[in-house]
Amino acid sequence: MTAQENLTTIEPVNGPLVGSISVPGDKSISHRAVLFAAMAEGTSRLSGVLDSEDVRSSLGAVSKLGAKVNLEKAPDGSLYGGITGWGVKGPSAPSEPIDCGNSGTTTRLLMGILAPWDIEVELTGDDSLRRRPMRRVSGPLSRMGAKFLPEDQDTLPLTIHGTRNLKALDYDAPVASAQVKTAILLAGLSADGTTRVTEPSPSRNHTELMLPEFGAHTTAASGVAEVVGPTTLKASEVVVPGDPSSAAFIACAAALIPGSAIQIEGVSLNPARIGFLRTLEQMGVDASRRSVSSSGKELSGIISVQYCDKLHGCEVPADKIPSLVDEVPVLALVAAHAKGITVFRGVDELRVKETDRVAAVIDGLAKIGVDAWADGSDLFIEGNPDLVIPEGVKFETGKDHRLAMTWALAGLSGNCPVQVADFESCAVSYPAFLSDIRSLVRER
Ligand SMILES: O=C(O)C1=C[C@@H](OP(=O)(O)O)[C@@H](O)[C@H](O)C1
Ligand SMILES: C=C(OP(=O)(O)O)C(=O)O
Repeated sequence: MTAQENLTTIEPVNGPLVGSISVPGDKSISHRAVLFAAMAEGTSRLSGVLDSEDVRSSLGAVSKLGAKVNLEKAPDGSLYGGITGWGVKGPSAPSEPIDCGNSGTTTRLLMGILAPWDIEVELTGDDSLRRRPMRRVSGPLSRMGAKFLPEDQDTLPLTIHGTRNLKALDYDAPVASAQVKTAILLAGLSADGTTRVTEPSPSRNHTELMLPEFGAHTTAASGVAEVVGPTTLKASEVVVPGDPSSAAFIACAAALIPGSAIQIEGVSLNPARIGFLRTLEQMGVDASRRSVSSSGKELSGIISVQYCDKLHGCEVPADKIPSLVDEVPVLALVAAHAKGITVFRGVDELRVKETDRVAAVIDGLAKIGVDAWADGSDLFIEGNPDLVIPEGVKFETGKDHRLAMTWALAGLSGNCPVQVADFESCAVSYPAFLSDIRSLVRER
């Protein structure tokens, strides 16, 4: 660590987590609500939209492309209001590059959104985003007729030259990625005929659930999604439920902090997103869920989790990873406290997130004396139910929000303070993470 590094000290909580909480709006659904509203003809009404840096990247991008954004802050911290889309007239060419910040979702979905329009748009992002692979999206979109410059470059900055003559595509995706799938389907809305994406295992399906609400013809079965074009989206209404990926941090905190019993209300219970609950159950945690409502086709409800004093290791098969892909780091921390070995199979995709999250988990756990290792595509963690965190631990995060929250939780649930570098990056997805956890503490 150098002197200029930005370290936050995180103290252990001094009591169990007790009571109910709502987590902020789902990031994936918020991005889609903003982007689909921007593409649509008319004014869409949105509520419960996550106010975080990543969603602000999508809002900034659609404003630059000509959508009219009129969102306000609600008392609960979410955003609500109207977005008037560009509809049939299409996006306008921005005078400067669009900065997608830290957000892979903004970038990849925009590539599909811009592919059918005869304009040039340069997309760029922060240091982390400029290292992430984009050919997985530019490749299939090029087959549909769009051009990306520099040709064959995998990373941002990239300039997209769209075309009004996009061809429909039947695409066999090599990886399960909702961002790749969505980019192709969004481009396919403007192509003549059926565009189909087949995935090796099903990724999150928010796009397939939301597009029909905006008037698109979509069909979806497990691992296959189709749209029929050409079509123009029509304005709609979206109520964004709470984010299960944020809820996972609260749930894991409750599982680790003695005496805890919490409920998380109004959270998305989309089965493609709550794999972490199954994994916690497999580790011995008393975790349950109850559906109470739906917004469009998205289910939401209440998650309940209790402290577990007999955590044990488990095996997560590769085909379940998409349902908990962003939760692996925090589940790895729970596994570090469990008896025996936990294995996450097929986690290669984690290596191309905001950081290489496989390497980051192995390095971070080593700092607290826990053995973790990768073997091929699998991640192993040898847990220790009597884990004692050594004094003076400093966790690196590479400004990755999921790591910032994971290592903060190591301190919150541990025996002594820890330091977390660039903790503020939690604002990418969950700005109120620390205050939400602290609001649940029942002081001894
Ligand atoms: O489509 C989405 O909203 C997302 C899909 C996932 O990425 P991949 O599509 O790369 O798996 C996930 O990791 C990301 O946080 C959000
Ligand atoms: C990987 C993530 O997001 P994105 O790909 O949108 O940057 C995440 O939120 O953990």
